[in-house]
Amino acid sequence: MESVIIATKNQGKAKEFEKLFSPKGLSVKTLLDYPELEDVEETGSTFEENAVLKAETIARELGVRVIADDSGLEIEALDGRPGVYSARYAGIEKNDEANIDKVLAELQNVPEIERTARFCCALAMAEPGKETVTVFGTCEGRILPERKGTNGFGYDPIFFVEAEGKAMAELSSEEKNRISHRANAIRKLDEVLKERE
Ligand SMILES: O=P(O)(O)OP(=O)(O)OP(=O)(O)OC[C@H]1O[C@@H](n2cnc3c(O)ncnc32)[C@H](O)[C@@H]1O
Ligand SMILES: [Mg+2]
Repeated sequence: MESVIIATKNQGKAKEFEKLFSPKGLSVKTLLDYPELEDVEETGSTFEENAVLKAETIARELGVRVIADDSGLEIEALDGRPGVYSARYAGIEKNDEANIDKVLAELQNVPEIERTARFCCALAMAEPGKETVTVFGTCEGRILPERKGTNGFGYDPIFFVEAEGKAMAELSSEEKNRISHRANAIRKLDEVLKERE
């Protein structure tokens, strides 16, 4: 099977990419398969910038085509925070539980109607000698007052998906992969790549 490299160390993302790419006949490799590579610092101020940084750095190092995902949660009542800082919102890098606790505390006195939020996903596809492609996908919802459901990863337990009437963490992986910001970004990537052919 042909494989595609995703420049991520996030297991939750990796699992989703595996399921999203297998119908296309593509198997997925991640940075967990390349432990010798150093972490790429996410110094960009937008999801797109960070996705491009990750994809281009790893593509240069490996000399092959690489896709990177930079994603996160934008909460309207918090002026778009945690945004690009989603993975390190509570200070400690990649502590999902602490990140959720911080968001819930900050929104404690914010009524349901003002808790609107969106998941964002920027994908960058980089290949040595070719122009990098970037796409962006979103998923609209609102922040629940407490955790619900055990599926998915990251902020999924506190994200209510308006279109499904359920928390993201209550959706099966098949359901999430139909409506998620990541699925929407991949659909756009397919379109762009078709146009480029
Ligand atoms: O950079 P890589 O290695 O890909 O892994 P990461 O976990 O650091 O990923 P990001 O820098 O893109 O940060 C994304 C943050 O947003 C959260 N996030 C992204 N997609 C999500 C999803 O589908 N559901 C819930 N949380 C998500 C995730 O838990 C992180 O806290
Ligand atoms: Mg990261």
